Formats: sequence, structure tokens, C-alpha cells
Amino acid sequence: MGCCGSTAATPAPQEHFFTQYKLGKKLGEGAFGQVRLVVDRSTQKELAVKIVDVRERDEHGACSGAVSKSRDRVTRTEVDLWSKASGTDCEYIVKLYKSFAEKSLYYMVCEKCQCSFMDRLVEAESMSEADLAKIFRHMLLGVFHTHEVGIVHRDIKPDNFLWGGPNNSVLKLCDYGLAVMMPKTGKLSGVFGTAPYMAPEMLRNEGYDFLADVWSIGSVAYLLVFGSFPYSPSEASAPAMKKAIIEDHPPLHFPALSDAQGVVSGSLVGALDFTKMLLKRSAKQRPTAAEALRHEFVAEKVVKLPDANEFDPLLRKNAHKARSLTQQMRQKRDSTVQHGIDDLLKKLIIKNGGDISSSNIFFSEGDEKLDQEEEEPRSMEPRMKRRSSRRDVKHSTHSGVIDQSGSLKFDMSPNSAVDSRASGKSAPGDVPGLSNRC
Ligand SMILES: Nc1ncnc2c1ncn2[C@@H]1O[C@H](COP(=O)(O)OP(=O)(O)OP(=O)(O)O)[C@@H](O)[C@H]1O
Repeated sequence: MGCCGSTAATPAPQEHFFTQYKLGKKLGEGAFGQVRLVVDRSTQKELAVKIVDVRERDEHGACSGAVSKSRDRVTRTEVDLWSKASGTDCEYIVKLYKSFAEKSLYYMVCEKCQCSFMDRLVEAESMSEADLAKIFRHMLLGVFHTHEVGIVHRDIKPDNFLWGGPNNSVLKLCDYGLAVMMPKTGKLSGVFGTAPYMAPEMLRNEGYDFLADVWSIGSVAYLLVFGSFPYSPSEASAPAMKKAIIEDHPPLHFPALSDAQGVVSGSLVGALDFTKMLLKRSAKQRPTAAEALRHEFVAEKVVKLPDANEFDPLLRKNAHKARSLTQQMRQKRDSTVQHGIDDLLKKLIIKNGGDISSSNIFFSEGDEKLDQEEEEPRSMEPRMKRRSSRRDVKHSTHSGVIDQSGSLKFDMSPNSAVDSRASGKSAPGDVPGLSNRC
């Protein structure tokens, strides 16, 4: 692969990532890459960079050194579609500033966010209906603007929303790795995404469109309101989950919102109605993102004032359940992939005149700057606790699918985030047209 520095939209072959940015600490890990802090050398502004390694790997993660054509194509598509969505200047989409493809690594320079949606939800000191309404309004706005430019995201789930923007109070959609442009025919095919959030029409192979993303938001809403996925098959596996969604069995049901004493949580009535509206099994009866934004639960004109001390007891309980479930869904991170990228980056830093020995970015799990911030008064979002990147890195580096209690849970990931574009080959037992993402 040749060097091709570019702005997100316009190719500019003379630009190179390392001449413009100084690489910093790791903020998170993905299946094929990592996200790091960067500093723009000309403005000193802190940003983030998603680095994706497109080299061929065998099933043990060993790397041949050659570029994988399919992974290269998939990553190019991710850059193109993220760039297009980001071009809407919607504040509810993580902004992509520039992208580079050099030495089998893609660099996507984007705005730096504070933390993931789920991390803050669990650590929040309060959570009211007003907070929930804001969350879904932001999610819908990111999805709406994505749809406006003809893109179906196909991987709407809690992990793909990050808190950022002014006071870190804006929820932003990210990860366009499975996104696709809606074709002229108006229908898409193929199963993509993460099993518990997949729309029935996608799994039934009936053809789907933007409304598949709306179903996924409905699944996230269900998760937060009830603390479980809309479908909870007895066997905890991706195939069983897909079967349950296809067959509506055990049937989709909305339990009474009551606590152990049988007291109905009145504050969640609006959220429940909103969730029911999004989770219409028939896509024809489901609202578009624009229509959903007019539902009175999320509509801007309906003013809801959060009470600083309010934490709906059901929401508190469900936030922890939801966090545990979403952690089980995460794909196992392959340390070989991470080490491979780190090795390449070290060589590139040295080649570009940097000094690895005086830098701890590859050896430290911590992020001193953010740790210091944690000791400062929480001025930005007072009711939400910060989460240090030290814990982030430790968790993602070592834990795989280990939950908060440290116990290893069932793993839905091998079939949960699927992308037939990524690997180009099927694994035994895969549904035709489906292959694992990693
Ligand atoms: N712009 C950003 N600012 C700060 N942290 C980020 C940013 N983007 C991603 N992260 C962190 O990095 C982690 C990995 O992000 P990425 O999008 O690569 O992962 P992923 O979606 O889990 O990966 P994959 O698409 O391979 O499954 C996120 O969970 C988040 O914690």
C-alpha cells in the first residue's frame, strides 16, 4: 500500500501522519486496531487517532506482513463513510478530521472524547427520566444525520457512542466500520452488526434499510429501561439470540416497570412508550429516526428538569445489568494484533526522529494527564464520575470478556459482530454470507 495522506475528504499525497501529529497514550483497543491520543504539532490541540492494521493475519493472529486486500477495502470504506457522515457537521457524530494510509496502517484523526457511554452510565451519581431522554435524543440525532447522507450504520449499540463535546455532555456516534451506503434499490442484504441489536428483517433476509438502525436504538432503549436485551433466549449464544429475534420466541414482551415491592416506576412511562414505538417488529410500522425525534419523550420542546439527587431505582439496577451484558458482547481483543501495531509504531516514531526511550507511551498503562484531571474538582459534568484511562487500558488489554466481578462470562462475540466484508472467508458453522469479524 502506498503512502496517501489525505484530509478526510480530499486526498493530499504529500502529507504524512507523523509529521503532523505527535503520538500519545492508548485510549482504547479495537479488534484490528487501537485508539490513541495525538497532539497536532501546529496547533498543540489534543485529538484522538484510530489506528487500524490491515495486514493479513492467520487464525493465531500471526502476521505475514502482506496487506489484506479485504481488510484494506473495508477500512477504506470505513474512512469514506465516516468522512461523509462527519461532513454533516453534526455534533452528535464523532468528528473525523483527517485520514492517512501509510505502511499498512490507517490513521483516522478525530475529535477526542472523554469516555464511553456505558462507562459513564454505570458511574453516574444520578439518573433520571430527563437524563434518559437526553441520551436517546442525542443517539437519534447522530443516527438521523447519518441517514440524511444515505448511510446505514448497521452497528448501533452502546459501545459505539462516546461522551464528548462541550463539558463532555454530548453523546456522539462513532465506528462506521460496518456502515454502508444505501443502494438505489432501497434495500440492503447481508447480516451485519451485533446479535442482540439486529433487526428482525435483517436476520430474516427480507431486505432492510435505515429502519434497521432504528430497531437497534430501540434495543438499546430496552436494555436501559429493563436491564436485559429485548430477546433473552435460554442459551446465551449469538445463534440462539438471532433465532429468538427471527422467530419472536420467547416473544418480545415489556414487563411491568415495578420494583420489588410492586411499585410502578412512574418516571419511566415515557421511556417505555418510546421503546415500544421503536421496537415494532414490522419495519413498516416503525418510525424513521426523524419521526422518532418527534416522540414527546425525546422532543426538544418538552422541558424536563433533572433533579440532581434523583436516581430512579430501576434505572440504577438496570444500568449495572446493562453494563454487564454489553461487556459480554465485546469481541476478545487479540494481544498479538496490539503488539504488532505497537511494534510498527515504535519503528515509525524512530524513523521520524522521535525518541522511544524517553517516551513511556508503549510501556505505561497509565495516563498521567488524565489521572491528574481525576483529582481536580469535577467541574465539567458534576453528576458523572470520570473514569481513568489507566483502568480503560488495563481492562481492554487483559480482560477480554471478564466482567466487573472478574469472572469469565459466556462469550457471544465470535458471531456477534459480523462483517462478511472483513474476512472474506466463512468459518465452519457460519450462516452463509456471514463470517466472523476477527
Ligand atoms: N474519539 C475517541 N476519543 C477517545 N476514546 C476513543 C475514541 N474513539 C474510540 N475511543 C476508545 O477506544 C475504544 C476502541 O474504539 P474502536 O472504535 O476502535 O473500538 P471498537 O468499536 O471496540 O472496535 P471494533 O470496531 O474493532 O470492534 C473505544 O471503546 C473507546 O474507549
